[in-house]
Amino acid sequence: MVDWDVYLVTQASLSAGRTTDEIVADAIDGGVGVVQLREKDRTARERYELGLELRERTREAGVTFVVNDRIDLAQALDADGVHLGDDDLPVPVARELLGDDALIGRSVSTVEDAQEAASAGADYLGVGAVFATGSKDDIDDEEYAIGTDRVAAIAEAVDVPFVGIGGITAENAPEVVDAGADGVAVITEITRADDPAAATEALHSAVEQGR
Ligand SMILES: Cc1ncc(COP(=O)(O)OP(=O)(O)O)c(N)n1
Ligand SMILES: Cc1ncsc1CCOP(=O)(O)O
Ligand SMILES: [Mg+2]
Repeated sequence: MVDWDVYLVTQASLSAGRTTDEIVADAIDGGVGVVQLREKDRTARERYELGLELRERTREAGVTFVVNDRIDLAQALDADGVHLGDDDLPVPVARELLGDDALIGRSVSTVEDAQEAASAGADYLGVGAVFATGSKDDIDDEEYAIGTDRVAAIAEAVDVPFVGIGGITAENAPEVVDAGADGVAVITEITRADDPAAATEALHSAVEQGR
């Protein structure tokens, strides 16, 4: 069983000088359910080295560990799964390579994409960007924010679990969950927080509030 409530996507370059290992340790203290190794600006070798630490930490804590984009890295790190976007290998290929037990996530922003990803065998979806975000280079504009009405439409259309992502804070998280998301995925609400453990706890409370 995966705890979708609070899903941390790592990015050291957005972590106010702290290492991703420190942020993840704090998020685990705060009760994070899923950790995704992202670190877009790192080499495969650097992600692998960091991933070894995160795999150990998450395994000890019973937290789900997912690798962004790279199926090979997910395999090398014995991760619980992989998160795939439009530029990554298709879900059925990932399933073939990782097997039935792997957790395969897919990014979507429309009802049609969500239905297609679910039909292709995705175990969960990352739906967004829900709100404007400066954390992803290719979607830093207000016009790409899908809003909570789209979240609600996707909740109506598919049965697979999904997390909202993009510009989510403890303040707006209840709205995202109320619209039908199973949890919230964040980078900066945790990585930029003065106290990442407290920020994780606050997101937990916000998710509960939205239910
Ligand atoms: C949980 C979750 N949802 C969406 C994304 C975005 O994935 P993608 O569109 O492939 O973009 P990158 O993160 O790879 O830049 C995600 N990473 N996690
Ligand atoms: C990786 C990603 N995918 C869609 S929005 C986003 C960035 C989320 O970052 P933040 O939580 O800081 O808005
Ligand atoms: Mg990707």
